Amino acid sequence: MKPSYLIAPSILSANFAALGDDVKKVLEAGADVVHVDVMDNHYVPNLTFGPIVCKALRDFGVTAPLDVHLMVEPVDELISAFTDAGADYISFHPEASKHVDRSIQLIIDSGCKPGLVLNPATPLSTLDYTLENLHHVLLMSVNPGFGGQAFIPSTLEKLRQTKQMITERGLNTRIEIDGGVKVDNIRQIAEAGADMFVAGSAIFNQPDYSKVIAEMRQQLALINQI
Ligand SMILES: O=C(CO)[C@@H](O)[C@H](O)COP(=O)(O)O
Repeated sequence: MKPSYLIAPSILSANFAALGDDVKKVLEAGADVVHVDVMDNHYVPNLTFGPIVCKALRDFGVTAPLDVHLMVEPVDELISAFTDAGADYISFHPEASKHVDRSIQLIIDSGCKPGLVLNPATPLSTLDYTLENLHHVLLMSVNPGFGGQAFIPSTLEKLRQTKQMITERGLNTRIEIDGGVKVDNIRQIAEAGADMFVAGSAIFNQPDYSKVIAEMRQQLALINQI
C-alpha cells in the first residue's frame, strides 16, 4: 500500500522576524507538519531556540503537528518543557542521551511520539533494541547543524535498509528524512523508503511555497504509476 507522505518544512529556514505568519503561510501552502530544529551550540555547532518558540506558535493559532528535532545534549531535561509547549513528536540523537531507552520512555510518558535520529555515520544497529518503541526514525541526510547542505547519497542505501528492518519486524514506523530534500530528489528518496520529508531551504527560499509543495507532491504521486 502506498504510504501517506508527510511534508514537514523546517522553520530553520523560515523568516524569524515574522515566524508565526511564515508558518501559517507554509501550512496554507499544503505542508502537513512543522519541523522545529532545536540547536544548543553544544551537541551541534549552531544555536536556535527553545520551547518558548513552540508555545508562541501554538498561542499564535498554529494547530498542525509540531515535530521537534532536539539537537541538544543532554536530552531528558527538555522533554517535558517541549511537551508543555505543544510538541507532538520529539526526536533526539542517541549520542546525546546517557540512557536512550529512558529518554524514549520519557517522551512516551509525556504524551508525545518518540523518534530516534541517526546521523549519516550512525549505524542502523542503534535501532536493534529501540525500534519497537519508536513512532519514527529520523535519518539525517546531512550532518546536523545547518540548513542548505547537499543530500549525502549514501543515505539512500541506509533508507532501504531501515525500511527493510521495519518491514521484517512487521512494524509501521515512519521514516523521516532530513537534509538536502528538494523537488528533484524527493521521489528517489521516497522510493528508498522515506515517508516524511523535512525540507527547509527548498521551501522557504522560494517565493511561492504552494508551488514547491505541489511539485513535491507531484513527484510523490508518480511513484505508484510506473
Ligand atoms: O536538522 C537540520 C539541520 O541540522 C535540518 O532540518 C535542516 O534545517 C534542513 O535544511 P535543508 O537541508 O532542507 O535546507
